[in-house]
Amino acid sequence: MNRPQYSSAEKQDNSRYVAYRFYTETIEVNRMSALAFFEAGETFYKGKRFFWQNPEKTFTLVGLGHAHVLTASNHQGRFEDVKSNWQSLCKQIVNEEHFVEPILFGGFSFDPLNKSKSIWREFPEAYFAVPTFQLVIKNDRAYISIHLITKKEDTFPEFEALRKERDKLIHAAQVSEPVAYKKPEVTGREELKKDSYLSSIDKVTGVIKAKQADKVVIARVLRLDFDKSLSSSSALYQVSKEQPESFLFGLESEEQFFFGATPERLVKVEDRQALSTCLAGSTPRGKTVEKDNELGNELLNDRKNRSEHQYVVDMISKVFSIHCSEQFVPKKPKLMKVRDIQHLYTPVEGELKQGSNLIDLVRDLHPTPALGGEPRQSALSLIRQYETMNRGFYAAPIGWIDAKGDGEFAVAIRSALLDGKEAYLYAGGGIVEDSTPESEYAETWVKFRPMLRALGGQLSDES
Ligand SMILES: C=C(O[C@@H]1C=C(C(=O)O)C=C[C@H]1O)C(=O)O
Ligand SMILES: [Mg+2]
Repeated sequence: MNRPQYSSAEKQDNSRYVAYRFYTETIEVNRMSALAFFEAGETFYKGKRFFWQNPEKTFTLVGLGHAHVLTASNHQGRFEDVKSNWQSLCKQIVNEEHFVEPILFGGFSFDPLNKSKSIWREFPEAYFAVPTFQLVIKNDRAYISIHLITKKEDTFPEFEALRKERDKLIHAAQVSEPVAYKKPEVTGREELKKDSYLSSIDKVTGVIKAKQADKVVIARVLRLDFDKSLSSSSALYQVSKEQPESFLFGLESEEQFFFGATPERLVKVEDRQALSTCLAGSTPRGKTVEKDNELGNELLNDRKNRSEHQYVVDMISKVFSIHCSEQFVPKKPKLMKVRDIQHLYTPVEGELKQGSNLIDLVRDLHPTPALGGEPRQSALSLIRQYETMNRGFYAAPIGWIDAKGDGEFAVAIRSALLDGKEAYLYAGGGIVEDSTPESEYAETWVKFRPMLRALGGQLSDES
């Protein structure tokens, strides 16, 4: 193999990354299972892996190892920090000729100002990584890149070692016996603070009736216990089998693993075209086609669900009007039907203005009223006051951005945090004036289903 190409012109800027240089090399490989590649990193990169697949299945991304980590703990500048640190790092890329861009993957916490006790000990307020080994499967072709970000002058020996390691990983992913995944044994299940959750719905509807807010999203958490520690690859394998129409994501941080199958796009940017999805308002799937259509039509015409939805459309359109020169918003929602649930859905499209980028949109969109509420600040303080947990990365942006500025973020719902022999599952719903604790509680069970099905622990009497 050749040496990585070194560019002669060293780049300088004033960022604190000035001392780093960013070496990359990409090869095309035979199409391989992305999960097998993730699994191949089990021994040496556990705790430093991620997985992503879009619902269209046209883009799959796996990262093994950390070439560089970007984190932030202060709430004010966390989006700006990630944006500017990534931009500075990209300016230091030595091998300019890459046909696959280096990618930064990670997420933000939902609300850094929420001071409730948190089980998310390994997840700072922003947590992103450039992987050492990056697998991209795009348009049916598979590419593996090595990333080395270093201050050292002589990178040749290190790069050679990484090439050997890459070849081992490819070999393992292609020829190892597929691991036989079994659902772990669930030994316990607890709805944490169920009563406080139910009474919080009452309190919040009261606050809304008193006109202190229009909509507030309230969520709750369900804990499952297992007889042994759960493996990240097996959890991903189960969701990928069972939730084919959603974004699949997984993010390891040391021994904690956050994963999920979300239908909700926060925002995607490709060649400066931006796309967001308003998703709010829910009803279950029907057992027959007729029942399913009946439920869908009721949802399309239901006053309470339409109002939950409209707050999201108005807010996302407003943010798009700031960052986009042209925007397109359909007048009425459609239905998005996923395996367990149907939602009201409105896509919003626009063309990015000069000077705006993907992270600006993520910063201004998060949280939309689909997961926060309206008005945003009142909703956030009501969530801090009434919600019975700390959301961590649940309901927050998770996704990727490349060196060109293309990328996509989803809203991390229908998700769970694995922590040793425990899993914490999250679900919530938009509370408006005419919400009731009973129907919101029922809606959360439907939203827990993707994770319950993946992990086990679903009781047969749950509708
Ligand atoms: C809060 C969740 O989902 C959100 C709330 C919805 C609702 O209340 O109708 C619908 C889709 C999501 O925007 C969740 O899945 O936990
Ligand atoms: Mg709802």
